[in-house]
This record gives sequence, C-alpha cells and structure tokens, in this order.
Amino acid sequence: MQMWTDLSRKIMRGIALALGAAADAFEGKRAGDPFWVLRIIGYPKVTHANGHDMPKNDIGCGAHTDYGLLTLVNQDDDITALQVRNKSGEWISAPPIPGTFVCNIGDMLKILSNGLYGSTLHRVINSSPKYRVCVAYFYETNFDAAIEPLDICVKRTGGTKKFERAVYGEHLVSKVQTNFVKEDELNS
Ligand SMILES: O=C(O)CCC(=O)C(=O)O
Ligand SMILES: [Fe+2]
Repeated sequence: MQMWTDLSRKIMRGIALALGAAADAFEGKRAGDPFWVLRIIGYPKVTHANGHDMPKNDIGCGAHTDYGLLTLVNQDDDITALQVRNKSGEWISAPPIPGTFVCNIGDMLKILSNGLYGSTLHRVINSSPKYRVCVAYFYETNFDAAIEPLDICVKRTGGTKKFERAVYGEHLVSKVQTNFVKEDELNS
C-alpha cells in the first residue's frame, strides 16, 4: 500500500503549499502516521428484481462525505455511476477518465483548511447493465490526531474558526455508526 500512501502524501504536500502553509503541515502529529483503508466495492448491475417497470438500482452508496483527508477513487473505465453535488445543490456525474482517478476531499481536510477545501457530498448509483467495481483508498490523519483549522487558513478566511476541533478517530467511529449501524441497534 506504500505507493498509494506516498502518492497521497505528495498530494497533501501540494495542497499545503497551495494553502500557504509549510509543505509538511499535514505530517508529524497531524498525519505523520496516517490511518488508511483500502476498500474494494462491488455495485450490482441493474435488474427488474425490485418489481418496478423501469429498471432501477436500489443498491448503491447513499449521499455522504468522506471522513479523512483524501480519497483516491479508482473506478471501472466504462461505467458512470459516481455523482457529486455541486455548490448549487445539483448532482453531477463524475465520469471515469481512463488512466486517472477521482480525488475526494474528506472532512478532516475541510476542518484543517477552515473550509477552503470542502468535503464534497457524493453518492453512487449504478444504472448500467454491468457490475461495477471501485477500489477506493482512504488517506486519513493519525487516528488520535486532534484536528483544528490551521492558523494560516483561519487568517485567509476572515479570522474566524468555522469548525470545532475534532479527534479523527472519534469522528470516524461516530460516522461509521451513523452510516452503517441501524438505529435500533444503536439504541439497544
Ligand atoms: O464507488 C465509488 O465510486 C465511491 C465510493 C465511496 O464514495 C466511498 O466508499 O466512500
Ligand atoms: Fe465516499
């Protein structure tokens, strides 16, 4: 997994410089020992099994933001299924471009940059007659890192911190619980 980690670290260095911070702003206690996850996700093809006249796929990935710093999304070249929500609130497709991957911004980078980089809402609907596979690499901060807006980003956005301090591991656990655990299980 070293290759993905190295690539993500390089992208984060570029983002740090673009924000006016030191190249290693996202290393050390923030992301020097990054938590990462590689997930291979299969999305079944469209069927009529749900009883509707029109083929409609009920199995996908609901609207969410990613939790950490960056996600590198490698998708099948010939199926458009990933959608992102733009600033006007419209869902737009992110069609695969062969030889490239999509890079999502996660919640921790939103906080660190005081919103200069937004964590984009996205979802997946596979309306194609083919099974879709995605390989997503999630590059996160250190598990126990306490994340808050960088001073330089606060300055650049009017001097006010827009986000509370968050401990990445706690944020991850709470999002996984709300995304994947059914409400009645949470209450039991
Ligand atoms: O399948 C995709 O293209 C993206 C999956 C995704 O958003 C996620 O796993 O967080
Ligand atoms: Fe995602």
